[in-house]
Amino acid sequence: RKCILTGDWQNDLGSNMTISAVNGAGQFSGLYLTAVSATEKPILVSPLNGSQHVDNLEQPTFGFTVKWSFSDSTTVFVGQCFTDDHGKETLQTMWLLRDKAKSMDDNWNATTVGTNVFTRI
Ligand SMILES: O=C(O)CCCC[C@@H]1SC[C@H]2[C@@H]1NC(=O)N2C(=O)OCc1ccccc1
Repeated sequence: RKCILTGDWQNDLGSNMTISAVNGAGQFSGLYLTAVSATEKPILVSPLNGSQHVDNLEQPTFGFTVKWSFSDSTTVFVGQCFTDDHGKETLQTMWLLRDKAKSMDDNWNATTVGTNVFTRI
């Protein structure tokens, strides 16, 4: 089953993501509204940019980067779009959240890894 990422998605945390049109090269942009944050600052919508495989739209892999607009950190997501027999799509992803370390001495402790499942809203 074919999967193009354009549209609205929600993950198991309740974070929402809107992906714009995917161009011929597979590139896309969008917006990410996280449900959680490590910072005390108010959460704001943040821009994302990424690309998916479009040469073969059968369960394509993709990646995208979120540059958080309310903190100094960045998250990269990588994953694959799976479609079940009923046509229901899920994005199975893993992410790396990079916080801004105060110094090189804190570099070891600045990256968090996790998994994430998105479904269409
Ligand atoms: O704090 C900052 O500096 C900026 C904001 C960082 C938000 C992070 S990025 C990975 C994680 C958090 N939001 C989100 O949707 N995540 C995610 O997808 O986690 C998936 C998940 C689902 C259930 C349980 C735990 C994690």
